[in-house]
Amino acid sequence: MQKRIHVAVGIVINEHKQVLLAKRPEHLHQGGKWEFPGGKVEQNESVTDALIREFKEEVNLNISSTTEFMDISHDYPDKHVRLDIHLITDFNGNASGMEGQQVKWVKVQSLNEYEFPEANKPILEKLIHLSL
Ligand SMILES: Nc1nc2c([nH]c(=O)n2[C@H]2C[C@H](O)[C@@H](COP(=O)(O)OP(=O)(O)OP(=O)(O)O)O2)c(=O)[nH]1
Ligand SMILES: [Mg+2]
Repeated sequence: MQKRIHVAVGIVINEHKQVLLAKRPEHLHQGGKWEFPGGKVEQNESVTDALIREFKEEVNLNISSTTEFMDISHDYPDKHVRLDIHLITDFNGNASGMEGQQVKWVKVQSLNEYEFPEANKPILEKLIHLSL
């Protein structure tokens, strides 16, 4: 049995009710798809700590607090993940792809125009029904 990878996923929402997406580099697992920024939670790190670290590293945003939104376990053929999804409404800085990846602010109601990893389906449904 494969070990489940604990991933912190951040949905940051700006004052225009847009959320930040980043494009996963082609060579990575689920490459070429759009994602919410985030990454693996390290040992002795909280999900919030992981998001603070990953948001700075990946998209150059400073965040300080998060709130729980959803918890999804999903088995890809090649990887088992647990997505610990948090919302972020307090942030500063201008989002930019620090690893050369495309980043984009997208209206919640337009999220269905983007291709996400399979595990993200319930996230999109919940966001769309919140009608932010
Ligand atoms: N960040 C993020 N990961 C997602 C989403 N949906 C989804 O299935 N995943 C999966 C893809 C990957 O298997 C895993 C995230 O791992 P990752 O490789 O990006 O982790 P990381 O940023 O810590 O990267 P690294 O240190 O391994 O380079 O979670 C999502 O919306 N955002
Ligand atoms: Mg990542």
